[in-house]
Amino acid sequence: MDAIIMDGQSLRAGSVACVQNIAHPVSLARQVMEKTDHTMIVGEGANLFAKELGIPQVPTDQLVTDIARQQWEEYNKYKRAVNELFDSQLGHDTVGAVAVDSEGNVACATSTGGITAKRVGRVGDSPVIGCGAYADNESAAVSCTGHGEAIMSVTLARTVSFNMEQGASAQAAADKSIAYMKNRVDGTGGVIVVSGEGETGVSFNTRRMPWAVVRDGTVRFGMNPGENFQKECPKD
Ligand SMILES: NC(=O)C[C@H](N)C(=O)O
Repeated sequence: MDAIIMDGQSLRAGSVACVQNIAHPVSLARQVMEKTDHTMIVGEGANLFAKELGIPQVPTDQLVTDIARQQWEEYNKYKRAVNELFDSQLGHDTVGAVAVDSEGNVACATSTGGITAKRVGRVGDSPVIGCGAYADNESAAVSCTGHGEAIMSVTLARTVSFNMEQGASAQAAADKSIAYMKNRVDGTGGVIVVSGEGETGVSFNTRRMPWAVVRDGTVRFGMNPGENFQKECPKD
């Protein structure tokens, strides 16, 4: 599993990659950011760091869902998984979040199990700063999902924030960056964005991407292209 967290005020980030049997890799990534002098710790080193912090190991069967196991048995070739899974109705397992506070501080986090049938040791975009996530108070916080190799080729999260530095709105920057990835490397994926002013953007060229924006007690959400539902957040 791979995860990253980034603080847009200090530009500090923490990430872990190829970490095994940890329930919440993004919490371990946060510890990398807050408790070490490093940005990224991988593999055995990440597990050793977790042990040092007293974070318990979770047995593999508690982390692998039946659906994930079925997909793994069916999509035994990585290329097939990339070509078909992102274009299917099935969910993929990356989770991303972006946030802004009342003072305009932005932050982001991304966590993933990667892509079905990846090689042992393969690291995708998610834990790589500027690829699977980026946060800078001077532009925006961005979290990405999709084909990691394509996302890394175009440093997708940083491309969104760069487009905002050039004056694009959060939505325009998100759309432009996804289109750029499609045109340059035929990549599929999606991004969520929030600026320091609280402007949001959501864009994807996969068949679906579940997303939600919570603001002032209201949640907007969607999953299929063009969807934008709205309802009040539950009070408790
Ligand atoms: N579903 C995903 O977003 C996968 C992730 N971007 C990776 O390539 O590892």
